[in-house]
Amino acid sequence: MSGQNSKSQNHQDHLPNMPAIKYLAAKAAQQLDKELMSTGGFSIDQLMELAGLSVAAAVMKLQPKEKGKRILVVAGPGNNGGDGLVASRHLWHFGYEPTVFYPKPTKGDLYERLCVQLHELKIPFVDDMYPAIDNTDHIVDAIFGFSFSGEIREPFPNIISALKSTKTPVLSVDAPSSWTIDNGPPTSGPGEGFMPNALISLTAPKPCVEWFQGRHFLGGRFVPPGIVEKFGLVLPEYPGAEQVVEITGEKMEKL
Ligand SMILES: NC(=O)C1=CN([C@@H]2O[C@H](COP(=O)(O)OP(=O)(O)OC[C@H]3O[C@@H](n4cnc5c(N)ncnc54)[C@H](O)[C@@H]3O)[C@@H](O)[C@H]2O)[C@@H](O)CC1
Ligand SMILES: [K+]
Repeated sequence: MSGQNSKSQNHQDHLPNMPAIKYLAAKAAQQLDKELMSTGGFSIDQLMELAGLSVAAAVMKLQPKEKGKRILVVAGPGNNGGDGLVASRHLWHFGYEPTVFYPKPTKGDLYERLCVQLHELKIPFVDDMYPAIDNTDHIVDAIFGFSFSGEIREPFPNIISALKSTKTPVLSVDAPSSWTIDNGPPTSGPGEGFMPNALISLTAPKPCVEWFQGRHFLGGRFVPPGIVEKFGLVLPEYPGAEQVVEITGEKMEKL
């Protein structure tokens, strides 16, 4: 049971009767990921496909095509980047014009196949943030997710700075890249002051959302009840067949 121990400082507390959504700390998120792929019976491809689909669905809500179809997807070296690659493919099928910046491509069958799929669709890959960042209508930050830690290593410091200073809206996938998953925004370095316009948490919000100001979606609609119960998750209901649900007023608190 949840929602009774309401010492959360979250100011969105105008829905007092709803159970509080629980944050999923970085370590628990990694454990949950493993659990989905062991006892849960999922493969990483399946999870990434659904995660990427929900990212594309969030873009659709934030950036209706009539307001501009150009989406720059910045993909990092891990699975967060993989979500971005999958989202690029779905965005193309939704009628958007994605461009991918993938500065540190990861070797391995999964990532290589995702890139082949994008090349087949003739989705352009660019070698630099510039000038792509000035020629897009929306940016997807799929650089780092729940396994990010420490100082930002090359080539990402300048990329994070560019995301911070652009006037183009940014949607971050799972966490604003460079933020510490459990402790929020950095107080120095390129990520200091980076506040994306929107965030899509995958599976469950991470503790860093406490510092986030902007539109917040939840995606990754694949968690079976046994794992929800085991990890003590409290999640909002997804309407109908939607792949994302917007979190607008629910309380959130630590597990
Ligand atoms: N169960 C889930 O919630 C799922 C999560 N997925 C995604 O997977 C993400 C986690 O993926 P991973 O565990 O691969 O990790 P991440 O994608 O969060 O990042 C790991 C990569 O970033 C690099 N990195 C970490 N810290 C760095 C630093 N300070 N400077 C430079 N590089 C750094 C690592 O070397 C590694 O290549 C989630 O955030 C989510 O986006 C989905 O793909 C599948 C399902
Ligand atoms: K991210």
